[in-house]
Amino acid sequence: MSQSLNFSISSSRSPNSIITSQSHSKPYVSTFNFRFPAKLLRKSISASCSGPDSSSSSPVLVSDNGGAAAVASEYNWSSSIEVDAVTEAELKENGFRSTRRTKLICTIGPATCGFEQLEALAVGGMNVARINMCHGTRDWHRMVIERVRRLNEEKGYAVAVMMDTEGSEIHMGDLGGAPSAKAEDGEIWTFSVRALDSPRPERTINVNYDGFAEDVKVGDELLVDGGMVRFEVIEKIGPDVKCQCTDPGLLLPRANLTFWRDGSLVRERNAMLPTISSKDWLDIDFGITENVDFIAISFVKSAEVINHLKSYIKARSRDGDVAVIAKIESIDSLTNLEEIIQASDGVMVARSDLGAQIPLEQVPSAQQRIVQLCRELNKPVIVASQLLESMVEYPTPTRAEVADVSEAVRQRADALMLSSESAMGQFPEKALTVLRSVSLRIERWWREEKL
Ligand SMILES: Nc1ncnc2c1ncn2[C@@H]1O[C@H](COP(=O)(O)OP(=O)(O)OP(=O)(O)O)[C@@H](O)[C@H]1O
Ligand SMILES: CC(=O)C(=O)O
Repeated sequence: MSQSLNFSISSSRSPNSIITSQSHSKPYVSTFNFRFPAKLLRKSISASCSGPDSSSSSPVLVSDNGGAAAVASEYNWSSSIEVDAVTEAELKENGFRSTRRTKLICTIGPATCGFEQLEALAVGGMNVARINMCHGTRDWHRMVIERVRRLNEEKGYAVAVMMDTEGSEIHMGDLGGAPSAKAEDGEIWTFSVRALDSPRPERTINVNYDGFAEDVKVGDELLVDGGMVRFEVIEKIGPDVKCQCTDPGLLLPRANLTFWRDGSLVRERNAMLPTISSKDWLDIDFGITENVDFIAISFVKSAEVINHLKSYIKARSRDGDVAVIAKIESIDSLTNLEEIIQASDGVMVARSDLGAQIPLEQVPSAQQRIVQLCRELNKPVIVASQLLESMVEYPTPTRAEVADVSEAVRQRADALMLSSESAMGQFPEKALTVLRSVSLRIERWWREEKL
């Protein structure tokens, strides 16, 4: 197999990173590449080694298709490459053979938004900081973006920023400032579309979708976060829907809601909501103004919306280089998968919401199919959600979680993403260390096995 070290070959453009798709002749070697701005590339390292299983002794800088040589020659970098601080450390430690191919994305939240916390993640190998517009204010997100940029400028990192849109999913409101609420078996909770007084009445949850009370029927099953907590609808009173908890669990702010009738997901008016809501458009304008590197679009249904967004960005962004990531998390996105991947700059296997729309046992095969298709179409793919969920509370992952991370790397996912683990978990740095060490181990295994 050919070399797949994903070094970042700089263009002079700023801000700091974009996806570059590469035309590979073989499947399984597509990359999630970042171009770092020249100002971030402080270190120059001699590139006098060859790929791990290449018989050639000539330098192999970046890709598998010879594109790197062309880039290197364009920039007159035939014998050296420049890398950011973390890559330099990896090179010094392990040499070219162990430089990590799998990129790591961390969702930034209350647990990680401080400058020192962001720096700790950068040191730990974070390649992309993700901000989710579902949560927090634009001022909060701007502050995070500014800190990431400052980190890059002052400390020599090359962390990109990904902005994730809220999308038109049905979700709960926040919990009046509480980080979570416990729903116990048999309890009656009210899900309401009316504006709630403050303080929020006990066991009452706001729902963002105006048609909710009309669309649900008594007897429907209401799933929070794809089944982490379950309720049965027992009564409708105007805008209020009374539900009895049948599977207890923890309710998190703005958790996804789906409702099921006779064992099938209800997809009526709620399925007609636009992919990009009016709030999303304002967030997209914000992302363009802030010059984020990636915009991830939630609940994509078809290629059309991606094409439209790309034209919109091109017309508005300074250098038209905000990459668009399509999140695959709905039945519609699976139906139109190939056209969506073709239209996008990359995709995300958003397993959390996907698992709320298809039976859980189908999520692994859906992931395999999406990753494989991305490999064949040379598009970067991110595997996201619950990779190390237990590390929200505990410092050590379960064996099953390590196996899940390993499988995503083995499938040749280009990037892995932390969600709650880094946004609100107690051990964000440890979770990142696990992703990094497992990625490196599996990558080494490929080379040794020559897969
Ligand atoms: N900016 C933020 N402010 C406060 N809490 C946040 C923020 N970002 C994330 N969180 C917390 O971390 C959790 C995980 O965040 P994340 O954005 O990955 O997942 P999510 O809310 O399920 O949305 P999505 O389905 O789009 O991934 C959230 O449920 C929320 O509790
Ligand atoms: C990441 C995300 O949005 C999901 O898994 O649903």
